[in-house]
Amino acid sequence: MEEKKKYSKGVVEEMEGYGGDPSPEQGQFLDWQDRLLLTVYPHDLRVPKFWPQNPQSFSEILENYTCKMRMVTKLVSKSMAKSLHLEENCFLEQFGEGATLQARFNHYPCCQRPDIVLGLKPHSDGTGYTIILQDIEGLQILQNQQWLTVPTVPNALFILMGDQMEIMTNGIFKSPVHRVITNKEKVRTSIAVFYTPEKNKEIGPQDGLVNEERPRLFKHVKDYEIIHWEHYQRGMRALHTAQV
Ligand SMILES: O=C(O)CCC(=O)C(=O)O
Ligand SMILES: [Fe+2]
Repeated sequence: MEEKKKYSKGVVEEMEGYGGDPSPEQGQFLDWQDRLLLTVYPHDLRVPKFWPQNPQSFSEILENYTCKMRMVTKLVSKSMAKSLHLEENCFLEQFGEGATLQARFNHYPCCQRPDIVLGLKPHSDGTGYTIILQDIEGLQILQNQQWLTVPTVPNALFILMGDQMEIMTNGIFKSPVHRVITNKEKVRTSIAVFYTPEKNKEIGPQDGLVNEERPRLFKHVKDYEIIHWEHYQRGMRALHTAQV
């Protein structure tokens, strides 16, 4: 506990560091989880005081993981563009060279009342997309008013679309509402890496995806994750703020 405290976020509104998400509004439930959030890329946006010194290998392993995640974002962004018959670099260009990667380490302790307590409340991500590594099941996606459990596949990454990818694809790729349920017997750990367009960079529906059959659904937006965060704290979605 003493070790964890060293990396605690300061004020409630602060995102980075160790501690729970804020729950400032009345009627909002606390999530049954502990988390550490760190900006890992670009390097000049890192806040070293939040990086744990113990275990010693932590920084080196995270550095390695960051390099791998950068490779994954290049591959995934190009593959998505190709799947939509677009020029392969078009999404990478929208994200920008300085697109950020933030790693969120989620720890969900056992919970005696999984019937009434959630590990993470329903939300969509404000990212471009999120790359998730999970040890046991617990993550659920809402589809047609039903919660579907994301299966665990050993060593597999799960790519979850965020609101900004829904905007860039003009609504073709959906950013799903998801949540994490709790478990009586098993502790759960996940690492979610948030891939978000460069600060101050405008993004919007890709040219080739707006036409007569598919009218423009979204405006151009900048730093969308800020408005997303304000809504998230109140248990609300922010995507409507980007609609035309
Ligand atoms: O723990 C998970 O699998 C998902 C975490 C998540 O949705 C998030 O950190 O935004
Ligand atoms: Fe999420």
